[in-house]
Amino acid sequence: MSLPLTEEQKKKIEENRRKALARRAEKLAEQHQSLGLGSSIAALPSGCKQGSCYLPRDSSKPVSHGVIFKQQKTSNSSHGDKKPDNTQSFHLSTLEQGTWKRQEEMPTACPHHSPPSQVTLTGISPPLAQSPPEVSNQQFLGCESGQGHPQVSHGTKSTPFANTTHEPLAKAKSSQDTPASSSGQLPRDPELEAKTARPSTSGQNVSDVHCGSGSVTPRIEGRFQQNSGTSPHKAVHSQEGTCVRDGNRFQVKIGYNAELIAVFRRLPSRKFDPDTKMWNFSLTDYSALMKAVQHLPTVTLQPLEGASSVAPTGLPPAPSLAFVRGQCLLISRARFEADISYSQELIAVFKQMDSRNYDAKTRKWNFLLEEHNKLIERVRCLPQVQLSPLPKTLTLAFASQMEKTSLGLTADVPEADLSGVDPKLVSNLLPFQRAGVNFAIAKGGRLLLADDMGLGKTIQAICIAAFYRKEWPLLVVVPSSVRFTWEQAFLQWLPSLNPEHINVVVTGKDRLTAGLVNIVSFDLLSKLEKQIKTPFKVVIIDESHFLKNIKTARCRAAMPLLKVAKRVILLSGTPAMSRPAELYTQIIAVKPTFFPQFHAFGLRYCDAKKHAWGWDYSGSSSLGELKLLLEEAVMLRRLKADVLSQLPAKQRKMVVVAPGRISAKARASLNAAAKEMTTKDQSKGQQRAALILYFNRTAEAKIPCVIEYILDLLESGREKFLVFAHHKVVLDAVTEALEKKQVQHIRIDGSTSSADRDSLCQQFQLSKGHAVAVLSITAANMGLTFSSADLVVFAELFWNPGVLMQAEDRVHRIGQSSSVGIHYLVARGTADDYLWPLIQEKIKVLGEAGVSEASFSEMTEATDYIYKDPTQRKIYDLFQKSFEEDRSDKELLEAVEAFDPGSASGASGSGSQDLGDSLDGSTLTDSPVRKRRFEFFDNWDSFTSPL
Ligand SMILES: Nc1ncnc2c1ncn2[C@@H]1O[C@H](COP(=O)(O)OP(=O)(O)OP(=O)(O)O)[C@@H](O)[C@H]1O
Repeated sequence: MSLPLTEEQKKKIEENRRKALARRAEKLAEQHQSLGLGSSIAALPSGCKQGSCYLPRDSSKPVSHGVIFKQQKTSNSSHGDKKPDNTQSFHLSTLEQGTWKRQEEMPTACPHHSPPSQVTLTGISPPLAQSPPEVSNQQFLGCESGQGHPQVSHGTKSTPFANTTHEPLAKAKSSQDTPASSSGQLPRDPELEAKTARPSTSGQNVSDVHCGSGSVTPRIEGRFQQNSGTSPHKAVHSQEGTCVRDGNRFQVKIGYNAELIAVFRRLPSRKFDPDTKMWNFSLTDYSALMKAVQHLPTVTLQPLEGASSVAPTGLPPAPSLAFVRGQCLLISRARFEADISYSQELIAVFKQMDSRNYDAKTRKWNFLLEEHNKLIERVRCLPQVQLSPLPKTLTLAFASQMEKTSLGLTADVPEADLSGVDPKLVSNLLPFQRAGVNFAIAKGGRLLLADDMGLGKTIQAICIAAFYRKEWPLLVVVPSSVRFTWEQAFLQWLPSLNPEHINVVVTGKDRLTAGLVNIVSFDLLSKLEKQIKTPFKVVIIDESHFLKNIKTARCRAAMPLLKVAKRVILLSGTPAMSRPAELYTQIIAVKPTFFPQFHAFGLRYCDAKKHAWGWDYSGSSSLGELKLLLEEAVMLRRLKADVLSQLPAKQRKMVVVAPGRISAKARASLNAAAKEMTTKDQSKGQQRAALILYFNRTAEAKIPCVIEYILDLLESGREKFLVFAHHKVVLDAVTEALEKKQVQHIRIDGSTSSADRDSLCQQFQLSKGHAVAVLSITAANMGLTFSSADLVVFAELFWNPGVLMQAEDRVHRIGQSSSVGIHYLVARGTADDYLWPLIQEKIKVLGEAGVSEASFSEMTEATDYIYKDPTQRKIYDLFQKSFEEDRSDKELLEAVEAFDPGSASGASGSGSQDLGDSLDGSTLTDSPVRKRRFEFFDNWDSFTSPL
């Protein structure tokens, strides 16, 4: 361990260092004067005072000498020695640090007190608080354009932004570091020179600029605005790029910019990599590049990380020289905050803002959006501070707030005129649903409706689409398992729509554009999109998070359609399940102009990190701002808790599962069983056996649809739910599918001991994340509490509605604070056609007797159906008789339990059925079945909407 230095030693070292610095400063001054800048230097310190000097700077540039004097000022304050913040400060080159140290200890090095050598140095970076009364334009600009091109400065008028205070020293630095620029000059580029020496439009004299620490006069602000487009001062929305180090070279990542390319071409070490389409350079050209970029108002380059090591100067380090970097973040519809560490000059600028507000909790300053541009302009004058403005997407989205026209905490949404929409639909909208429709129409029919699950996104989407009915045909893209549920919803809510005009696409051979309303699954869309000759103007995407991955075929098929559609209605209860990156495709589907590059989105909201293998966008950042942006321009989301008072305790829904999923074999055995039931001269026993067989075959046939539905629910983000089924074969198939997908689940059926029932139930109640309880309708409908779930799915129907209601109440019970969703999966062309109305009829009776819930009694309206087909009528009567007879439950249960699908003739079991969209129409029997619609379906809403 080395001994500490004595006071004497320290003094000596200090003296030597000062001498070295003085020599260095003299050398620089000589260099500077030899470049024709001497005259300007003495006059340079324009009327700049603390905190508001209108000097140009490139916020992305490493700090150089302009910074130094600022820092010197701060060093006199109590915060002057503030250490650079590890995360936000920028480390300076040793040259800069050394100079800083010198200034810190030589406060006399201000322009009008300094000896020539000091003046030279000061001219490079004027102490902002010490300004001579007058500075001529030419003098000022002489420094500004001092890249060894004095001729440029001469005929050019200055602007308040025309001075880049640190350039001469940066030049000196580059002259040391860069063999190619050892003359102290950038390679000459007349074009570039012309650009960097742009005349001011205002012709404003530097002395006009009031840079005091007080407020800036409106006159000056006006000039700022006028000048911003014409001075070399950076535009508020300049094109941003980054320097990335690669060994001894560095790359510049940025989009095409003609001015920048012109600069690139002047750098001796330039190379263009055709593979990456990026330019790269030797580190020796780094300073020259950064310096030149300062003059490009349309370009901002983020400096190399640790740039101080890039341009070593040999001067002593100055660890206390801090560069403050940060960004503006939106914190409400009306305000933004400066997320940046401490800088005295910055605070002084903040204090000039009328709307300033200091949040003692977060220790951050915030301002009204209308002052955003003004603040950014002023902060750009602080060479040691880089405050990135709000991204353009945000300033556009909040344009009205920035222009002071709307400052409310919530946007005003006008009431839409829904007189053209079916009154049945409009009158049924709950108040929050009506507000949702208003929001959508206020947004021009482009939105992401992200209401919690079960809040009725379907009815709202249909209403929004119906508002734009003149622009139909309509395309509705949905998960395959709910295509027919959507068809039913259109029929239910839009009585004015001719059922023949609804086209549900079932196979790859169907036409995607055959109807006025075309309903297609995601997977079939990607196969059929080529059929679309005229783009759909109105598109609904249900479960739009299915589009979260841009690389998937479904996303690639849907995105171009959404881009050209006039109205885009995205629906999802869980738009992003794990990370903000998942939102990107949905955002650009609604607003194609937002964040044209994913990378910009990723940097801001996904905490993008660069690794050796590439960028990682799996994180999250600035989520509060993202939420505000989404709510302002893209998304409407209400949680169940927000609208609970408007919701019924239970929301029942009949889900018409896709008949296309029922295999030809299963269909054949179903038909055979149905025929058996209606065969003449059968004994009662035979008829009942046939009925039970029909019921059993139904269970078997529904398996693929049931599994598909459950997997879709999981993919849609449903975390905890119950699945009730009756047949062992269904329970087995569901558990098997969950095991395959490694979804946490429990199962309770007749074989589960009572001790196990309780512990399994507890296990489910306490589980986190995805969990499914697979339950037997008859063995688990009583005595169990599953209140941690709020959804019950009935994979099968059961003839006794009392049992169904008991099963529903496993979830809807004390401890349940949410509205509960109940989904009954109903398959057409199966025993469900008969069981469903039978259940409703029974409930009607119970309701009339006052033994069923009040809400359930509304279902009873649905039982006025008539089977016109005599065979159907006969089967229905048979069901009715069988289930009403004494002890029928027991007998039926016994018969059902004895069912062994493997032994049945023609039974295929579940394993043989494919879960994917069947593209082979020959295996499907759905077309005729699809067209058949029993009358009781027309009344299904009274069951499904007991509101
Ligand atoms: N205003 C309403 N009148 C009658 N029934 C309604 C109304 N709103 C919703 N429902 C019923 O509530 C149930 C749930 O609605 P829907 O399926 O549209 O919800 P969702 O928000 O799409 O849910 P998920 O995200 O789970 O798909 C449906 O049966 C629907 O018919």
